[in-house]
Amino acid sequence: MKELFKLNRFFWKYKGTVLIGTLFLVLANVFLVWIPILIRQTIDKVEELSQENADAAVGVLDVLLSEEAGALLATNTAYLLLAVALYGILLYATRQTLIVTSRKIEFDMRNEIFDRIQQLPQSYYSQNKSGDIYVRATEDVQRVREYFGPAFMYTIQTISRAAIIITIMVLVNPVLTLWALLPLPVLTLFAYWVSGFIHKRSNEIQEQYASLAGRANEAFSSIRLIKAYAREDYEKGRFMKESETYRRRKLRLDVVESLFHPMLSLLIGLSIVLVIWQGGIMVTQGIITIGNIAEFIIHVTYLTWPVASLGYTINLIQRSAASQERIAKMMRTPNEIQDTVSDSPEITHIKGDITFENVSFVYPNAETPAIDRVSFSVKAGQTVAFVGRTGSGKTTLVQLIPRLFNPSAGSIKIDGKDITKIPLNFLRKNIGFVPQDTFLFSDTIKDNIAFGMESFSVQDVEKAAENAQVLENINDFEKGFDTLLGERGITLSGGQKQRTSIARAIIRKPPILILDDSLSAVDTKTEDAILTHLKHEFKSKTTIIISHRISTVKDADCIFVLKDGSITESGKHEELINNQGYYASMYRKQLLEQELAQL
Ligand SMILES: Nc1ncnc2c1ncn2[C@@H]1O[C@H](COP(=O)(O)OP(=O)(O)OP(=O)(O)O)[C@@H](O)[C@H]1O
Repeated sequence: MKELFKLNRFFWKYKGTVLIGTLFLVLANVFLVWIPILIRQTIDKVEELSQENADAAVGVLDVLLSEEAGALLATNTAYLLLAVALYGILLYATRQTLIVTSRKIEFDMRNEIFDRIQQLPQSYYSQNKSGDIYVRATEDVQRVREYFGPAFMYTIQTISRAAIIITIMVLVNPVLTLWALLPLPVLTLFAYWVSGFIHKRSNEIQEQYASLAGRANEAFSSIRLIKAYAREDYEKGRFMKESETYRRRKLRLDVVESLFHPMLSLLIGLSIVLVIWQGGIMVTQGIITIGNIAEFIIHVTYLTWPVASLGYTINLIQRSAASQERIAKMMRTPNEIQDTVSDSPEITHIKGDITFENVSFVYPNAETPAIDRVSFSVKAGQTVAFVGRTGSGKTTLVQLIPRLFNPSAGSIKIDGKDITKIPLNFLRKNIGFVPQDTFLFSDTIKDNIAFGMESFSVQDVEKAAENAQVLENINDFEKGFDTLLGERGITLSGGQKQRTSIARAIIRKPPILILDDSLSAVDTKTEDAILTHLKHEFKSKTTIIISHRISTVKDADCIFVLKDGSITESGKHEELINNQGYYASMYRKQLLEQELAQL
């Protein structure tokens, strides 16, 4: 609850609208309560007139048609219409203020959360499922909104309506009020139980729905495989099983949901019976009028929803609090990757010298280090390469340069300055990183290539595509650079994807370029063209290449072999071949493969 109440600052932000909305709601209830009062007055007046005329042996119809009664009916009908209309208008105004405000708060919160989630360290993403993070920014925010919207509105509704109605009832007769209200606490408890049950079951149903949708999604995206293996019936069986669980859970919820309204009617019916029974006795004793009974019956029905919503609202607030607690927990994640205050003059330029000094790195929850006391240095303008078995630590090592993680020990320097002292944004802007798993957005090719650019020209995009050897492919598409990629567009081949993401990195002309196995799906001729271009255009810049192919790394100024996070060999291509180590055996194997392929 503490975390939820901290959010009350949002109420403060919109205090004017919240105050007006609250006023509208209270006024709406004043006009609503006017209705039974008018009805009581009418009934009592008609009753009084019929008593007066009873001696004159005039029938009820004659009384109703009499001038005085006619005038009263006309006035009260006009008042009734006015009360109903004002109630409706004010209720509309309430929703337009309170609910609209809650949507605005949701908008503010969602943007704030999205921004904070983006700032979370990479380690948080590797330790938490992306689905969970997604739920925090969507469903949890939605639930927290309910605290500002429905929960707040229903609380004001319950308090204002109950206060006005119960005061009027007590003024008429406190004993009858007690009788009328007797079943209502049961109603609150019942509503609390039902809404809690519905919430719990709805969560299960939602989870099951996600599982069902996931199964369908997987089946349709692997439809080629299913058809090729003739596994349609098997998939159908798996889908039916999920579908059946969903149906069963939904039906169980329906049983309780359909109990709610009959139970509501039963308890209200009970209140009405009590009012008629006890009120009837009081009428015969001359304590109250028949009009009072009619008025009480309407008051009791007016109390139904606020009283039931009390239970519902308590549940809503508990849910909002649980969601906010989850969001706050995520937000509290310490972010060790931040700018530190530097006392040296601000850096305006990065040349590209990189030095690793005894750098080690252990992943959170891992026992052995992924990088173990690594030291090396690269001069600006050099190209270095890292090779090694899968899992030897190559990706981890290069991820330390743009500070996706901080080293657990040792230090990394760029141009002689510890990278923790370089403003994070500036550091990352000066590094072109092509990750192993290329990711392209569902956007145009042009926007994908220019992703890291604040401003760019068409020529910049074309030049980058040309240098990444993907221009020809793009020009072959009907819409060229405006071709849409992803779900709504076309799918590029693995090699085209890799080259597009290389174009994305080189368009920024960064002083440091990192290619993490980014040429694996490119044929050796194209690879050669890309590397030749890099050699010319990136002459004064630093390039780090990770690869499993000798052809990619053979011309590097220095090749490092990584094994279990440590550098075991280093040197130029020829030196390493003479070394007779891992690199030499890798070379021989690939040479053999090449020869076999040529045969
Ligand atoms: N997020 C993570 N959490 C824990 N351990 C990890 C994580 N990412 C990688 N590792 C582990 O760290 C080690 C080094 O992984 P890394 O991805 O750097 O290897 P790699 O040499 O790049 O492999 P590949 O050539 O297959 O890309 C591996 O043992 C891997 O299982």
